[in-house]
Amino acid sequence: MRISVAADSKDGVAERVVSELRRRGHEVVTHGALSEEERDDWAWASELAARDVREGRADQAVVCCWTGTGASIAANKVPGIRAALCVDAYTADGARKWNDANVLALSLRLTSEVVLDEILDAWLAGRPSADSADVANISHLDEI
Ligand SMILES: O=C(CO)[C@H](O)[C@H](O)COP(=O)(O)O
Repeated sequence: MRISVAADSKDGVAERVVSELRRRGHEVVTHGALSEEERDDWAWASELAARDVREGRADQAVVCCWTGTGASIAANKVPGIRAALCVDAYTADGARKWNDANVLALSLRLTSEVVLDEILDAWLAGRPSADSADVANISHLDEI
């Protein structure tokens, strides 16, 4: 997959997201502090990664900031984006299964390297549920 990664600081966890995704064979594009773009604040960096997904330059994105909240809020402002702030593998699995999330938001403060690897395992293996209630919920997001 092609995955866009954004962060507002060149934190070790953010750098590990990039290296882990590449190690797993994904093509990675970077934004914000990870690419030394002029504007690396969370709202700008996260928007660029979300737009990569929206406009077909990436299949998915990972957006990071200290709490993860700002990065997820910014990504969710882009139409068609379903960004989920995930703190563990269970949440990441549910985000893919029940929410068909296309953007993973991470807290650089909370996410240890071990938990990050578990989150990425769950996120990358996850598939959207075909259950009619789940499909209806996702469809309704576009109607809201
Ligand atoms: O978590 C965040 C936003 O939700 C930011 O990472 C946090 O506000 C720190 O930003 P800055 O380093 O620019 O002060």
